[in-house]
Amino acid sequence: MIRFENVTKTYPRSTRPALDDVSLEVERGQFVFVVGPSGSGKSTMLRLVIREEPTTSGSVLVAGHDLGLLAPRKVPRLRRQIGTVFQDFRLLPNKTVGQNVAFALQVLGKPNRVIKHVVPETLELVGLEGKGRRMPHELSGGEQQRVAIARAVVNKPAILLADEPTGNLDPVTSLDIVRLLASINANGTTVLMATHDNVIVDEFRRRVIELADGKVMRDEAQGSYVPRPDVPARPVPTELDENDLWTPPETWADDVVRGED
Ligand SMILES: Nc1ncnc2c1ncn2[C@@H]1O[C@H](COP(=O)(O)OP(=O)(O)OP(=O)(O)O)[C@@H](O)[C@H]1O
Repeated sequence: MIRFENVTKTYPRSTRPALDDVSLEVERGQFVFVVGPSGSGKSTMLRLVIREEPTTSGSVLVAGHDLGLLAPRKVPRLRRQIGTVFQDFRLLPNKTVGQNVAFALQVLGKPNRVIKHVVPETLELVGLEGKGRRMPHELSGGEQQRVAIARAVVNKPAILLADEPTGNLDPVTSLDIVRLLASINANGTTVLMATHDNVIVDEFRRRVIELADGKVMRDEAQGSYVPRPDVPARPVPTELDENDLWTPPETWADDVVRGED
């Protein structure tokens, strides 16, 4: 689903690369924690997947398509298949919860009759049924993050990128939010989550990719936040067992290439 081939990213006016010769593959349906110290390249990795930034060298492939070769007019179609969630929620403060989620569909030109059904369904999925008319400031931090997640998944993306989604939340709310992400993942969406939250990573025991100075230091299935010699982690299998794969919500590889023009 996502493949990095010898990817180096050096930002303009920067002397050292933010990502340095990174090669890895994330299979469809996986849930991956990306960990590492501040400045190790976690957000950069997510930005490259959505082609917010170009690579300096190497290739990022999403569903088999090299993002470096994707025509600019096809980038919006790529992004439609990728939901994003951030630490600071990024809700529209002057719109209700329902309007925030609906907006994500309106910009895609979805008809109102579809929006009317899908928005309440999605709010229910994230545990916010009945709260569609509230304003964001009338919600707790955890509820605001649920709105952001609803907005990110309302179009049933194949991939969900979460950059420190629990960074502003207390430990209990953080666990709830990651449980929600895990349930979205169980329905077929591939999830990449950058995090500093050791409790969460140790609780969920999913694949862990650890970065340091832009390099992959560790890549383990069912890993922990820091290497734990007392708990042997399985190395990431090169070929996944069929049981590890979920059915994707939709196939979209051809869509990305063809576009709707
Ligand atoms: N737009 C930019 N221009 C120049 N340098 C940047 C830019 N964005 C990030 N960097 C640099 O790239 C490196 C990696 O940054 P990145 O934000 O990917 O790290 P991170 O692991 O996500 O950090 P944090 O945990 O603090 O969010 C850092 O040295 C950072 O200063």
